[in-house]
Amino acid sequence: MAQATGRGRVVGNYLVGRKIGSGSFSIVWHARHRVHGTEVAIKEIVTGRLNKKLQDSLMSEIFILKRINHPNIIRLHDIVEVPGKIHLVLEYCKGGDLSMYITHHGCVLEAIAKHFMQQLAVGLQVLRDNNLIHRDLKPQNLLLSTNERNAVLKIADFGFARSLQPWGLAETLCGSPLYMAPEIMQLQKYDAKADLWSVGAILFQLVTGKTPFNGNNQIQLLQNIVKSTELLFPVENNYLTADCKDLCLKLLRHNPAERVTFQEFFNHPFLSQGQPNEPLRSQGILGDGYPFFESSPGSTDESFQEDCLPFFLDDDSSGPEGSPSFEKKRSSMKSGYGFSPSAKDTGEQSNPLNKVNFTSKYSGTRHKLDDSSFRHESSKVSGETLHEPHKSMDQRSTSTHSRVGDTLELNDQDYVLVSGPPMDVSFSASTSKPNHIPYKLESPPLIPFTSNTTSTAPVPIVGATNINVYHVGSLESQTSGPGTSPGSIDVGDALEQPSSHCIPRIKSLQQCASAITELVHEKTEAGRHLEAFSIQLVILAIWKQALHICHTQAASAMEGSPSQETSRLRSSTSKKRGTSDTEESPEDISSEIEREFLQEVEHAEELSNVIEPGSTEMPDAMETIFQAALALGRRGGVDELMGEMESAANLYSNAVCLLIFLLVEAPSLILNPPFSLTNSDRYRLRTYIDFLRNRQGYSRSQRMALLRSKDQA
Ligand SMILES: Nc1ncnc2c1ncn2[C@@H]1O[C@H](COP(=O)(O)OP(=O)(O)OP(=O)(O)O)[C@@H](O)[C@H]1O
Repeated sequence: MAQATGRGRVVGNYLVGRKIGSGSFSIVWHARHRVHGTEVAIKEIVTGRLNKKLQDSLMSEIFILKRINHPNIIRLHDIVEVPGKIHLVLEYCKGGDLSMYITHHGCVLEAIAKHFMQQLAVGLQVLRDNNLIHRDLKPQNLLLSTNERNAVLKIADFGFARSLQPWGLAETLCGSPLYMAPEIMQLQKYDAKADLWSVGAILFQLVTGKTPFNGNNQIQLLQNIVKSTELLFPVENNYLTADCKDLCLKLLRHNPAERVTFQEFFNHPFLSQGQPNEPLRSQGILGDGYPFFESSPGSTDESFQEDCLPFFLDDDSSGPEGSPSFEKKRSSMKSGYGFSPSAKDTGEQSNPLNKVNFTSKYSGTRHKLDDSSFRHESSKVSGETLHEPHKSMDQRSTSTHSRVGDTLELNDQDYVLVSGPPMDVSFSASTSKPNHIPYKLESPPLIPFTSNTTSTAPVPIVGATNINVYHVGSLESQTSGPGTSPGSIDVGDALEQPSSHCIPRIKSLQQCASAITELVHEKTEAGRHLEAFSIQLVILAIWKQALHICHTQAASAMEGSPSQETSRLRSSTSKKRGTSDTEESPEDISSEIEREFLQEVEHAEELSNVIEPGSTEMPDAMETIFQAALALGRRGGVDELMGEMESAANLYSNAVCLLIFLLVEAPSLILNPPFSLTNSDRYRLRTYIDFLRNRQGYSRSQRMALLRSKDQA
């Protein structure tokens, strides 16, 4: 029990002394055992903002660490909890952290770098054996037992450090994560190999005194990484050995698939002691010789293989998208809306100690679509919810309870992105076109979706050639109808898929976000905070998607072969700068989206604070959005009947916007559980959209006619 004493604070059995350092969520104190005088470091973490379940998760992970007793892993002696705080009683490292060492020494001799790298490799091996992935390796997280050159290096701050930083993305976006793997920066899916990039950056800095890539912010840094075709060592470091350079090069490969594997890293000649090609393990550096308190049963050589990683790897690479295995795997993923699971979370699958369930599922709530205004004359599709009776939607209904804070908390965890099929589409909410449904409603058209088509994965943005372009030409003609703004592509042109072009796609996402934001406000005002929150998470997923597009665009723009769109953007930006319709540069757009995203994160946080923690079932946001669209349509119908044509047209337009979101954008967002639509769902959505747009067009034309007759009178 921590308590304040007259002369100094006491935490558990420790007398707290001076402050050693501080992190984003912690203060680290020097302390001594009251009886033995043993020095320790006490890391004080304010947990007030963490909900109970997250705290449990933190504790469970801490307990894993507590069981690891290894010289290259910071020892966790004890945990002292007081209300609102957790104190981690850690082994004290009087050498401080590696960043201090580097600051003090500048670049170090290769022999010293090798010494640190060997220890880091051993520590990483221990983590792997215990199903842990670090994800935040940086010199500040590598502590040294002493100030001497032969100091023992200890890895500190494991996965729980990430779970303590639910808003770390904000920091990431604002700061410059010098040691972060590019796949993480690009919000792509990543695996344990991301740690190896960080190792490469640390090694490079040790031997050269500089980080391999720099930038004032994440985007700049990423651009610098992506545009670099070869790793450049400062000329003054020409003396570096081939082995050292080779290891840096292999660790700092942009493409994780080309990056050295753990096994190769462990076996690299630079790490070998004396006998070049002898693996570390056989030298007794790995595994043997150190008293592991607890070692996972899988810590055999096989477990070193990349394809046997205990972490969540390229989940969907194991089978074609849309294949049963793919669907199964995707639906077993755990995370919050819009956020793919973290390595930590997915590690739960193989990590028996990590029992905390972060699952957030859609609820199984069913609503009846009972408004006749949605029954198309010949349609037989009304009278159902968006879900009914489709299994793909039903899969989202589970009895698992989730708590909002958990869902929200997960938003800064790993990002799983795979390529999918883009298509040109954007929509103009003001567009109205005559209705015609050329296919027979009684028999929904068999849509030739490729397996990709139903993917929940974000789509590649520009220049993707592996696209199975699919046009739903039958739904609406390719011609623009009255009210279509110039340059906008009507929804009917390519109804099913999000645009493959950066700017239209972002605009489309912005429109969706703004329509859904209104819904959040409505729900909030109605006191339906949980619903508002669940929808807010969808908004976060939308912005996250937009961010990903910007980052991908920025990266592709730096790859030496700017896409047509980038060139178009650039030329149009330079030509039009100063004019009212100047297109923003990708960088401007990017910053704007980052701002929006952060604002929405804050809003989500505010909402989560209003919600009482408890085992409340998370409402199904997609169902809520669907029902809201239907309600808008119904209100439009009432207004139309009442002769309120302008209002009717607006309501129809808003309803269309939400339905298009469900049809076009939602399936490509990173949502968990994944959101997918069956062909029948799509057919039904298209029918409603078509119907609503027909009514919208009609209302508009009536309104125009009324205005004209007033003018004439
Ligand atoms: N066991 C320890 N012994 C000695 N110094 C420590 C110990 N743990 C942490 N420190 C010092 O305290 C500093 C802050 O540590 P902490 O883990 O709280 O934050 P961080 O990892 O540096 O930052 P963040 O958590 O924001 O990533 C460290 O950089 C290190 O210098």
